[in-house]
Amino acid sequence: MHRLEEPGPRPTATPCGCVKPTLETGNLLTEPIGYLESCFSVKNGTPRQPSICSYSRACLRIRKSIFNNPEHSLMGLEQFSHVWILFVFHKNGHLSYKAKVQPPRLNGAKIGVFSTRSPHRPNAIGLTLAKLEKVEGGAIYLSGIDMIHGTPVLDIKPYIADYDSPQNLMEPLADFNMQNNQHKPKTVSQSDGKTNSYDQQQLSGYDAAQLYQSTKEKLKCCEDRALEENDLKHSDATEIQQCLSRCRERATDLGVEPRSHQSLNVAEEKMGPHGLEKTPQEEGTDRRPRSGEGALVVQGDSVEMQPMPHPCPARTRMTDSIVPAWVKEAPTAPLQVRFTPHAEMDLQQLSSGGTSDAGQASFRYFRSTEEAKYAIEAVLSADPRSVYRRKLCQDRLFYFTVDRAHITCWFGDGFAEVLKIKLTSEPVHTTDPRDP
Ligand SMILES: C[S@@+](CC[C@H](N)C(=O)[O-])C[C@H]1O[C@@H](n2cnc3c(N)ncnc32)[C@H](O)[C@@H]1O
Repeated sequence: MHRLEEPGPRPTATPCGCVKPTLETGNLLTEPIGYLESCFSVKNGTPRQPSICSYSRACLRIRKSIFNNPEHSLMGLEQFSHVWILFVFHKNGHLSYKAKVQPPRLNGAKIGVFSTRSPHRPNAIGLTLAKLEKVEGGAIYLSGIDMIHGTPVLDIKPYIADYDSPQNLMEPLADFNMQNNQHKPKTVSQSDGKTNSYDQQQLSGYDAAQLYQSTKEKLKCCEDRALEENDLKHSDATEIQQCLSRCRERATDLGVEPRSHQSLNVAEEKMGPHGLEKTPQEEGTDRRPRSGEGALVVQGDSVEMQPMPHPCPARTRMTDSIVPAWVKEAPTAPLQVRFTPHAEMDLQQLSSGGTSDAGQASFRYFRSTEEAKYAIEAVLSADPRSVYRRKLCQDRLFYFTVDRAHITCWFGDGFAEVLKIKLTSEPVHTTDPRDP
């Protein structure tokens, strides 16, 4: 591979030795496009990933100093269900970073920083996939976020499953065999189409786009299963068709029917367990359709045997994402969350605005008591404590703030108990102090 010459600091260094920002060397001077208004005011209790709590909401107003007419920059974004948010971990407290870090999921063990989502990295840049609730003028409203209030946002990009999710990519088979037979790490947990892969987990909330995506994957899974159970004979097409129409019915029930123009090639490749292609040895025979052999193609409601093009150019398969087991397997099981009767009462009071500063709407981000309760449960169930706290300060009370609720809780064996919920003394600021 062609190696880029290291652009040493000299060409960009000022006489005092500082590094001048230049685009070509990658010393970019960033300018936040806005500062996030988030339901989380401090790091403590903020979800570690966006998938943890779908009711965690935020708003981002594009600064007028970036675009005179911020709404112009958001034109068309409302057509997307999810967006990538690139931001600065501005509350890291320091700029230092280490090559190895201790992610909470490894329970104190170390791993390379680039194998993690640690905030402490050479460039303190975070990446979150959030659900786009709405676009209003020069502002976007998000949910399923893991950033704190005031987070400087550098960029917004639309999430496009076809580009951003390996499940939607097609890969040439020759390379795939090489990669999987020779370079696959031993301890991996593979997405098998039945469990949610990380890519799916990133998608927060339960909306049509997500259902569509997962249904599409179920269809694919169904196809794979159908292929394993059938010997690609034309006579088995009926069975496959039945299986697919069951999946389709399910998709229709969910209101997420695949686009009509989509045709699903069900016989392009036969997959082994976990979606990996079976080797001829495992298989006894190479079951890939040979040139001239047909392929079962779903067109609308019918399955037809269609001849493969000569020679078959599409020796491709859908790729799966692979993540190490430690990412998927939390060190502890999800915690049970319970509320004391006192905390339940606090929550009701807070939701109805019946607190000391009565009349003021208590929640700014949550739309109901149920949402607030769900969010608290989601945060606690994922055990937001640091490894240090989990191991050495088990008995200490844990505090966190979400929306305008300040929560006091404690952790026991396998559970978290909410003891008290009160209105935060600090109102959640909603304006960008840096904008004129
Ligand atoms: C593990 S990071 C992951 C962020 C992002 N999803 C990513 O992968 O880059 C999420 C944690 O960063 C912390 N955090 C969120 N916003 C922050 C900010 N602006 N500055 C520093 N830390 C922040 C919170 O403690 C949160 O739990």
